[in-house]
Amino acid sequence: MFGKLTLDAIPYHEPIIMITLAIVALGGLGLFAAVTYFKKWGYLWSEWLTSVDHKKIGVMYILVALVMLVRGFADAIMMRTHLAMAHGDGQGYLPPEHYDQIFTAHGIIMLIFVAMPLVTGLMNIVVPLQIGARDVAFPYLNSLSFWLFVGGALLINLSLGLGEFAKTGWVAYPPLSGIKFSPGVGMDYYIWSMQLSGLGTTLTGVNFIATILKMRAPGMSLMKMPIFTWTILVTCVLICGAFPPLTATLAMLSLDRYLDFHFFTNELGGNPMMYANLFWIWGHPEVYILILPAFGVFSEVVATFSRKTLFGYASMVWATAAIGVLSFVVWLHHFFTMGSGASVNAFFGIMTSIIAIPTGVKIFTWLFTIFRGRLQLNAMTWMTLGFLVTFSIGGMTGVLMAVPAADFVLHNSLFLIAHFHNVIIGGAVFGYLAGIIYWFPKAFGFKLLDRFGRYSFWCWLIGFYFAFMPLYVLGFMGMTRRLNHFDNPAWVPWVQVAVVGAVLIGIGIVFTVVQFVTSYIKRKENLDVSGDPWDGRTLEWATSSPPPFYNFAVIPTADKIDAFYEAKKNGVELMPAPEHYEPIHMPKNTGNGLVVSAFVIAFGFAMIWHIWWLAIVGLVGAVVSFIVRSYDEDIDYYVQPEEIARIEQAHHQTKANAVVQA
Ligand code: HEM
Ligand SMILES: [Cu+2]
Repeated sequence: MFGKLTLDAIPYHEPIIMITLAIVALGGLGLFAAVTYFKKWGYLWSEWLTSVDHKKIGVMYILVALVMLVRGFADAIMMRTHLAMAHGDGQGYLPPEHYDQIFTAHGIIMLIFVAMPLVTGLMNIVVPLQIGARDVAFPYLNSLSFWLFVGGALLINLSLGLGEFAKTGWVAYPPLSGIKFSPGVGMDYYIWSMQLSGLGTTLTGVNFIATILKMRAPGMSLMKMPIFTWTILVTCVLICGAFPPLTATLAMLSLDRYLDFHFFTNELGGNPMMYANLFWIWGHPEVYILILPAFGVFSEVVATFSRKTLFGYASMVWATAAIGVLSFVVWLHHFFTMGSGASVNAFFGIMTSIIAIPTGVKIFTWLFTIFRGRLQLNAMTWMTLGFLVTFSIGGMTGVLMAVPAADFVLHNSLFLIAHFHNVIIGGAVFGYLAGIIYWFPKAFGFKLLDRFGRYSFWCWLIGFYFAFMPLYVLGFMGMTRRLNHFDNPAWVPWVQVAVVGAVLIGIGIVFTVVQFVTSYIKRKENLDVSGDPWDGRTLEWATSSPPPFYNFAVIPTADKIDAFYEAKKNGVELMPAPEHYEPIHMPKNTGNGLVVSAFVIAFGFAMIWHIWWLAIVGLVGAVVSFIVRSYDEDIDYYVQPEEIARIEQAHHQTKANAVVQA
């Protein structure tokens, strides 16, 4: 009846997990009680859970990402503290089979359930506003993408209290990830949580390509698009190129595991090398999917706070596109040591090094924008400066490992771990944090307190150097990755310093939470009534904060780069209020995406535990509800001119009042 699922699947004997579960259960119960007490279920359902509004979907993505960041960080601090004790006679506190699950979960959670939703969250909030559109091209699909992503997150969290997670590392190479060496459900949790969220991501990619290509404001040709939108366009092209291979690879791995196929095992002509190739055909573009949007954020922040048009707009666009193309021809640098031969290694080593050129173009573009500008220092620009220095170091250690001969020494050592945290924290994470602070007033109508943002930045920055510079040293000293115990006393001090760094980063995360809470409490002092708190340059600042659900009462024209800024400077009204507003065509909210996803989650869960009847119910349910939706004619409506006039009138009134008070 329940397949492999029995009560033994709950890890009673693991005190750490049971305490965590108790805390999560209490927290969940408290939340449930609070929503019920304040009678907010109806509001939550109709305004958020069933919303197809890109701004709300974006906010929900970021909320889930921040919760998962706490989980991913908890895993990291456990690994760091355990290893600081587990040397020589010390055994630490994590048994090996648990430690292996932790580094795998940490990797997947940070990449797929923290960094990815921060990217999709930011693009959801910003892109339609930045191109002067009223929503994305396919709002229902957008809601479905979000709920599929939530499904993946749900499954990976479930693995904590029900069964186990994969012990293979985040790359899950066969034959280790095959049924012979990973017979438990951990690997199946890995597969299905990745499949669900990956499907959501692919749909998001399609959605945003269509949105950006088809829904731009009049006058906004491709070469007049804001840079953030450009980076998202290239990111989405990478998503559409990279995620289908991941889906296919995991499907093949599933066939190997469930039906005894041999794609990736040597028997019957299979080949594990094929997995490595396919995995990294997704995996390398994936790291650019994470970093390009952060580059986009820095470009907006630098231009806005230097009060200048971005230096070399066209070269920034071409550099972004070049990085996008190159990201598909370097995948083999992840397995130089697997024996592809000298000439193949040489090709991929050279291609990898070439990426440094467009990236260098970008670095200089930002520097020249700051040069002779009047850079205003705040949390966002500090993050940009921290990024410029830190990311450059990380980029250089990457080029170092792109030399195959050097990689033979450094491969799978802590040097590699230091390198990718160097670019991911000093690049992607700083970018997301800056982006959240930058667009927060647009989403919520009040600014975040800058002070706590700066505190958080300094903790992340200094914490990063303490946590990961020792890992470069340890890598040179020969310490390999994924060790849960070691005997070399010379490594001990460096491992201990790394704990200090991790704690500092933890304090940085606490400051972000403090920043949200205190800014909310003091929101009356930081209201953004103008809709344009930073003297912005692009269209998202032309509407009110938070924007009305239809974004723009009148579609703006944008026939220049920084059209909004130019209009302000020349005293031109970008969106003059007409005598009569036209009715606005909007999509209706729907719970269908959530329902489809609920069936898909049931399907994934059933596949993990071999509950075949439930798998059939889940699959049929998902397909049927999707078809039902496609026959639904009642999916849109028109906002009437009187309502638009009322909303716009109220906005102009608050704006005018604010001017009078000032
Ligand atoms: C918040 C601070 C962070 C700390 C202290 C931290 C620490 C660690 C540690 C100790 C490991 C295991 C190293 C080993 O193999 O011995 C690790 C692995 C890893 N981390 Fe982090 N990390 C942090 C943030 C991140 C972020 C933000 C990402 C990505 C967005 C990330 C992605 C990964 C990945 C992919 C692995 C490899 C997992 C594997 O070996 O399969 N980490 N991290
Ligand atoms: Cu790569």
